[in-house]
Amino acid sequence: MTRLFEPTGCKVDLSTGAMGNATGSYQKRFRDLDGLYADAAAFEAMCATWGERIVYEVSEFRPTEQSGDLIFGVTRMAPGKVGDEYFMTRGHIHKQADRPEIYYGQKGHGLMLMESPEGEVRILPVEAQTVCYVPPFWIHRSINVGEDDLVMLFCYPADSGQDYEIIARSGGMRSRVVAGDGGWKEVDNPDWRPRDAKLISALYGQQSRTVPA
Ligand SMILES: O=P(O)(O)OC[C@H]1O[C@H](O)[C@H](O)[C@@H](O)[C@@H]1O
Ligand SMILES: [Fe+2]
Repeated sequence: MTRLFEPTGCKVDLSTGAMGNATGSYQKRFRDLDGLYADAAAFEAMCATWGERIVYEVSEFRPTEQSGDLIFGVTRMAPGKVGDEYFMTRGHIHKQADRPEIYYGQKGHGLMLMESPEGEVRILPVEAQTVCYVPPFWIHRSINVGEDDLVMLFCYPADSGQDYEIIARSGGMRSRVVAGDGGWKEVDNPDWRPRDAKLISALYGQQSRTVPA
């Protein structure tokens, strides 16, 4: 028999980036992000003052993890840089890689850095009143390129899951976002290694990809 879930409204507090009625939340401290940034020495040096500080936090509403349902929530990211590289989330691909995600910027200036299994890179802005669609199969990571908190809402299929290893296995994402003249710029990550054909086809599962000529 079908049991109805109780409809729920969640108020977003823009000053704290918290979402009311959340069913869960987690916080990432600076020291949790060891290995993410290109400049390991700068990371090490910042640990003394930044180590215990919260650099991003997520409050979410997870009604169920059943297919057809949705998980949504709010991420707040602090501004900052490690060396010249802007603060970012760990980034992931969905464990069920064909699951998409929507982000809606609420406050601040962010970017969504996306990478396809084959290594194509796309960068889209995430700022107030901007919707960012992350299609199925794209690895995604948020970056705060502003001087204030970045607050954004996200929503994705409840059975997506997250795979955080895919980025580490390739030596990081293919591009890094660093401070440039008067703004941000994208630079190549020299440590990046392409994924092999076997892993790529495993990600696409039974589907085959049509790459436009
Ligand atoms: O999960 P991370 O890559 O650390 O990113 C932090 C959060 O970013 C977004 O808001 C995602 O939708 C969340 O599911 C994710 O947990
Ligand atoms: Fe995601």
